[in-house]
Amino acid sequence: MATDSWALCVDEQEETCGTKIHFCCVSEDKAAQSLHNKLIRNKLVNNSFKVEILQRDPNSPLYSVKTFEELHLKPQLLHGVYAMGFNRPSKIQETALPMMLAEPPQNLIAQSQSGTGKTAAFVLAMLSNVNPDNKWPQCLCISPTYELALQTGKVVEQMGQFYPEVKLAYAIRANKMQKGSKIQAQIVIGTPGTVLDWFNKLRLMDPKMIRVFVLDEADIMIATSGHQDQSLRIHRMLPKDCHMLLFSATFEESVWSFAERVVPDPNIIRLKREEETLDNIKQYYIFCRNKEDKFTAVCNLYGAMTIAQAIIFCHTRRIAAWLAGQMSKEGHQVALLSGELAVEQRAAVIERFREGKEKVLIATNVCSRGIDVEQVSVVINFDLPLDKDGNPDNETYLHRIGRTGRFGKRGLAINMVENEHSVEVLKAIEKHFNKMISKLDTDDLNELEKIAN
Ligand SMILES: Nc1ncnc2c1ncn2[C@@H]1O[C@H](COP(=O)(O)OP(=O)(O)OP(=O)(O)O)[C@@H](O)[C@H]1O
Repeated sequence: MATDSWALCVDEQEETCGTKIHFCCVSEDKAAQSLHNKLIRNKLVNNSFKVEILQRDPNSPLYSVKTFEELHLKPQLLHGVYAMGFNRPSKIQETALPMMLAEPPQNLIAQSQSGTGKTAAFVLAMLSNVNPDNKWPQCLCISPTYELALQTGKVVEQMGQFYPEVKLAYAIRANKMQKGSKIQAQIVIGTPGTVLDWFNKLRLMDPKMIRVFVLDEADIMIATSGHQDQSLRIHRMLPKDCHMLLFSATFEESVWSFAERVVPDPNIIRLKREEETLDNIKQYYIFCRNKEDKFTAVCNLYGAMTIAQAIIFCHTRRIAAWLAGQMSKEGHQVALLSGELAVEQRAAVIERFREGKEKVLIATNVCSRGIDVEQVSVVINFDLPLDKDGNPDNETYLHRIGRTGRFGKRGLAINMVENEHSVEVLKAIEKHFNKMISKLDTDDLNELEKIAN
């Protein structure tokens, strides 16, 4: 039985399978999603971005750097940055780092999608701002879950590998501490509840000595019950002149009002991803009678053209597992991204697929968010994406097959429709994007092959 909420969603999907409408799960676990993103990513996301900067004082000059040298980092830290393989600052780091390292430091609210270099940026700011001679916590970073806290800690350890005088402590439940002992580490990373305990109940550290406060993953933090209040309580205990930094992958109204309460007089940086479009995508549909028929159509496609790598989206775990079995029997190397897998296992499946160890990735929708589809030019919608009410889910459709339109990268999307409802869904998607979805014609196969490889 699935234990995490993400996997439970897929189970729910399973149960609704066979009813007239297949429901698509929306209540995915944000923290698990974020962890998943971190685990599968080992480099910056490869998109183009537009940067929006709102300065607290619009008259002060805006510095942005193109190299890490320009930041005048401590040599040990510069060494650490290069040892991590970073050659130059990422887009968000170009402006965020000079603000965070300025004298006096400037408060910052930064929003950009996962994988754009936020964690690396604030870790560098924390490491730059501690005094290793002082044996008490000076920088505090709070994260929504202990797994996320550990991931941030790993970055501190890597970046600070040549700065061993700086120590790190994890304020997480598993780290049992005796009342009255004193934390000597200069950097503390933890979850809000345990941080509060360390301040109040156990008195392991003094909030008034904190000089840099980082609130990471603010959107997940406020979506987690109790964390918003706890974060605000921590915030109230800190010195008024504490340097406040808040990061978030998304920025809906609730995050914004929370951010304004936590970060006074902020500079704001937002990185907007270049819009995905369907401009370079050839979209087709194939009409089938049932899932067996769809499977035959997939086999026919593979028989008629060479497909380097494809992702096939199914609506339920049951169909995905069935299709994976059928395709394996046909001799395909198939990876299955299924809801019952733990986050780490999902990350491993995606990583193997990325490395080309499997040629076909079959995924249900709930498992697919972390997949960087840009590397794969063929996407097959074995089932069309539906929202929880069974209506066409245009956003997911775009997410599955969209491209950011750079380098003229082309893509191929093949949609399987099997009944009146799915034909209606297809028509609605076609209308929404105002882009034709043509019936697949075998005459097109030569052209398709060029796109697919
Ligand atoms: N300047 C850089 N040059 C090259 N790689 C970088 C740079 N900054 C960060 N990275 C790498 O890019 C990946 C994403 O960075 P980071 O984790 O800091 O992003 P993020 O925005 O915090 O995303 P997430 O919230 O998912 O962790 C990591 O593997 C990190 O090591």
